[in-house]
Amino acid sequence: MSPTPQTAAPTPFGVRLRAAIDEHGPLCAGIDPHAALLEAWGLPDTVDGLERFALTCVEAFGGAVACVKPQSAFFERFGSRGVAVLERTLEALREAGTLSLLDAKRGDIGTTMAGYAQAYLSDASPLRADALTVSPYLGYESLRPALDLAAATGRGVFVLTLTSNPEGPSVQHAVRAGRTVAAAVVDGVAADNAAARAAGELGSIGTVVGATVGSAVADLGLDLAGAGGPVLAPGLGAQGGTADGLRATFGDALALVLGNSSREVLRAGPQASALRAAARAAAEALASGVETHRG
Ligand SMILES: O=c1ccn([C@@H]2O[C@H](COP(=O)(O)O)[C@@H](O)[C@H]2O)c(=O)[nH]1
Repeated sequence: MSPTPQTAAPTPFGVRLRAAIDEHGPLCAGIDPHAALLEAWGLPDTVDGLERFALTCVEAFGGAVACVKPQSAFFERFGSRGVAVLERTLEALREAGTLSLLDAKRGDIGTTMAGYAQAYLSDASPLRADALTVSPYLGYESLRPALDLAAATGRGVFVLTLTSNPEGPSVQHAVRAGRTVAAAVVDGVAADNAAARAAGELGSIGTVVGATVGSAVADLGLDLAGAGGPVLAPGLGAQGGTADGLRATFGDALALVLGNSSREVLRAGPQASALRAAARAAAEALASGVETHRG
């Protein structure tokens, strides 16, 4: 009897992201097809306009940045045809060999979370991405189905920790049993990345900490470096965060930061070449900040 063929374990998301950042710099470019941006690009606010916008972004960012983050909300607003465009966008990113991070901020009771995990993190799903944003506010352990499936399929999960919006602190800075909610999230992420850390690899479970949070990381004593995963930092540009400000906000975790810029880069459209140049400039600004920090 011939032996059962062994399938090779997938390369973990954290390892793939580390290689992409080393090659392209620490930028995650957003695909956020706001109605106002479609108009500024001379596109109709329709499914056709959405598709032209999203595929122009893939043409511009594919092979040029470490990671691309489509914002699910702007596809969902067109109903099932918008979701079909999201599927094609994710497929086009796969074909371009560029990592996708789907920003859908899913979170629910564990059994429903298993459904979300199947939708975005299984090899068979048309909506699969390399990584997914999730919300831990039903309790970190409610995310377990997504954390487990991501580990099994070589995908990643980014857990909201300190969000970039001004309303976030009312929940995330709250204290229970002597720990802030945000610190408890970081504890969960650190535990899930422990094996990757021990192997000297970037973990596949990331945190989301806004580029706008000022001194909150230090004030709350968050050990983001110790959590061992990438730190997605949205809020650059349009929300007021700057590449220079990241050093003060993230301190010794700066080397783990993956900056996200959506509107600021997208305003350079509609020419793919101009979009790509804007994304490259943003990536280089972020990379030089990390280099300066290392000395
Ligand atoms: O705390 C968070 C988490 C996610 N986001 C998302 O990132 C982009 C930011 O877009 P900009 O145009 O660069 O402001 C957007 O998709 C948000 O939903 C965030 O901003 N803050």
